[in-house]
Amino acid sequence: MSSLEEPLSLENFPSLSVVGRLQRVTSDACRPRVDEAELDNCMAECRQCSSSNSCQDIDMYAWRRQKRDMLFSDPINLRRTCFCRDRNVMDNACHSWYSQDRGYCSSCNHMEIRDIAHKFFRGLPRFVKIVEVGPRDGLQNEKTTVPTMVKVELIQRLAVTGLSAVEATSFVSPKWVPQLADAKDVMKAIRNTQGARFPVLTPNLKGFNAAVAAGAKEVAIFASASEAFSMANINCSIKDSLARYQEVVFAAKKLGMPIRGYVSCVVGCPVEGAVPPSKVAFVAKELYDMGCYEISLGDTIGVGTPGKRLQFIFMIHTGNLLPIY
Ligand SMILES: CC(C)(COP(=O)([O-])OP(=O)([O-])OC[C@H]1O[C@@H](n2cnc3c(N)ncnc32)[C@H](O)[C@@H]1OP(=O)([O-])[O-])[C@@H](O)C(=O)NCCC(=O)NCCSC(=O)C[C@@](C)(O)CC(=O)[O-]
Repeated sequence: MSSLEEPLSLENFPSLSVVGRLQRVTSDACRPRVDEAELDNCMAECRQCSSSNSCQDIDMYAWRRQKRDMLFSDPINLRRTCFCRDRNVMDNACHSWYSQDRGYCSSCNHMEIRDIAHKFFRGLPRFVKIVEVGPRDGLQNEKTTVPTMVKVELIQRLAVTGLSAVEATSFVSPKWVPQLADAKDVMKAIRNTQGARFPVLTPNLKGFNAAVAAGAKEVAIFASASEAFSMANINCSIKDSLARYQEVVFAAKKLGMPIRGYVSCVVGCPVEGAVPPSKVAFVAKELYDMGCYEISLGDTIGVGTPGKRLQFIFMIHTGNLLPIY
């Protein structure tokens, strides 16, 4: 971790009315229980309920039998109904419900949630691609510089594990990242390594040209959703970085080279705090429109949760920006 990547506590994230609801139903507290025994326990809990929101036993059991098939084929429904203590759930509108930790989730419209959830899950990719970034992202933060041959061996070993992409190094200023000052030598040494692609980071045209000269076949450009992080990381504003990357993409396209795009700080920034999902969506779209074939959304300081991620993924998704990593 660099000094920019200190953990950060984020309390107040901007909420999107619709996505906020998705977040609530997918939070850890509302995890679905998909096995029958657990569903029974869950319903038993409903039966014993003595709060003002308690449900009536008979109604609940009759309803459960009728709806069982639907529940098991619909995780969102299952999630909601399992923890329900309010018989209003039997209508198509849920006014309130208890989550497992007995906190209320706010009112929502059943059909609306289901519709959003279906749209969202239908859009998810059918496979997960792993881009291993250890040789670059991991080693750039090492206090002592790892010898070139050790880096090369690491990359080669990773390549035989079956990974399809191993980010090998970056062609950035050695003044900024001395740990990767041997980028050219690393690329030369892995030139004939088979089995994976070896993208490299390029912050500007200078880095791009050096990468091409060293034999790189794929490059990655990296912008930030946080203005402060952009300044600290690449010494320019987001706007200027996008202009720089436009040049890199232009040069890469001329050579028919694939370009990946990164967006850093998609959830939080160590300097600015919470980063609005709209900003993430903006930068991601810019990179995508430039010609990046995929966009990696980086939770640089590790403050994301599945619910928080849903916010910007949803925004980007609704803007038809795919694929997302
Ligand atoms: C962007 C710059 C270069 C601007 O750095 P700068 O100092 O503003 O640039 P400059 O144009 O004024 O150049 C300063 C010196 O660097 C040289 N230089 C300029 N460019 C290059 C280059 N490509 N390769 C080699 N040298 C270069 C340039 O020639 C000059 O040398 P001098 O004349 O002083 O001898 C600098 O800020 C930099 O290299 N930053 C890189 C920072 C970095 O690598 N951060 C880590 C990667 S990002 C990351 O980890 C996040 C990510 C991707 O993983 C996603 C996530 O998890 O969030």
